[in-house]
Amino acid sequence: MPIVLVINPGSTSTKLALFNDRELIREHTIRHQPEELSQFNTLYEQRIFRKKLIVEFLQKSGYPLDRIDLIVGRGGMLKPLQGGTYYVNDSMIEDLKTARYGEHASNLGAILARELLSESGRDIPVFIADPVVVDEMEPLAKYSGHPDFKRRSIFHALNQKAVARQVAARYGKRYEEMNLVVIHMGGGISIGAHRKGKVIDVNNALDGDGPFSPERSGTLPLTGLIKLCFSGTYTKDEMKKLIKGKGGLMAYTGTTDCQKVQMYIRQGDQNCKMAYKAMAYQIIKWAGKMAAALRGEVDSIIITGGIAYDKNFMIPWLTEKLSFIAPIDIVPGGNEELALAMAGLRVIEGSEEAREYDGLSR
Ligand SMILES: Nc1ncnc2c1ncn2[C@@H]1O[C@H](COP(=O)(O)OP(=O)(O)O)[C@@H](O)[C@H]1O
Ligand SMILES: CCCC(=O)OP(=O)(O)O
Repeated sequence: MPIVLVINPGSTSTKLALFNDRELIREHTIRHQPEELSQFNTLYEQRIFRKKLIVEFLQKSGYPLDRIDLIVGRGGMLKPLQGGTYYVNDSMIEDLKTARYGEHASNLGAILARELLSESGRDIPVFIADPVVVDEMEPLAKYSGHPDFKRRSIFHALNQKAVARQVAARYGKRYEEMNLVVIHMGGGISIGAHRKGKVIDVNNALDGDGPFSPERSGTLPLTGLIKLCFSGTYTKDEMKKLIKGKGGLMAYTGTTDCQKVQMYIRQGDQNCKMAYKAMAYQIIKWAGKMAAALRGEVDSIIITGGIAYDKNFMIPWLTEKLSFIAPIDIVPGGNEELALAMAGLRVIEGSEEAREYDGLSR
């Protein structure tokens, strides 16, 4: 049975898992404090720090690199792609290293997998699957409001699709038979309209589009943003950090950790309570938009991601307010690690063909 290592770098965490075929041997979520990651100038520089944690995890689990038969990493900011499993190749590594299509922690999935492969000195398969750039958006949904700007499909594609399949099975149906609104709440938040197996519309979780999240601003008033850009107060990089990394809950409460936010609320912090509640309010509004994109024909609203563990957030502020649209199914955390392992296993078993990434072709 093949031993599979899954590497899932997120903006606030590194999630690792080991599988013996489809059976989970061990999983581990390492949560990163913003100070820990902000010591690195670029995301690429974080790889040595995160790689050390992976090697420690493997050693503690009794599965050093020479026992691993397959590595599957989370897929990052590549050119817009069809869903599926992709070989980690030189063209992909080049685009991720140079952040040609943008920076996000998921870029490290392929990079870390490739570096571990070369350190192992072995020739084992290395893949990514359903990267954050999976693009199934309808042409109408691509309009922004000005021809110089196009809306982009950047979201938790892997987990949204994995939990959508899981919930469809609960209803005794196939994913391709259902209309779903999927809400993923992690360091970033994405809300997708899934029509019969295709994500026809979704907010860009990385770029000023959607609700604010633990570390991102979401949609901002444009005139205020332009004013700030030209105020001389911030450099371009600082402005970028203000909307991604230091926006959202981080800006309002000083932390990206919702468990800490709940602790502050229990201690009586009204400012934290209002900010956390406002995040829920924005999520509801975006879920409503996606329900409208599905013309109100919604079979289920699925809520997933780390924040879905927080019952004090979920019940009074989200599910009670959303239940008028459709039944609600909750998949706390998500299913990303198993989805990645299965994607790699399908390829080595021969039931799916992996695709080659070519950054140059359009
Ligand atoms: N049990 C929990 N209760 C409340 N919030 C939680 C819980 N577990 C995780 N979270 C929150 O979920 C967020 C991270 O979600 P996650 O999906 O793991 O993020 P990412 O993969 O984007 O790094 C953090 O704000 C974290 O505090
Ligand atoms: C890039 C979209 C996915 C995303 O926001 O992931 P995290 O929540 O892990 O940052």
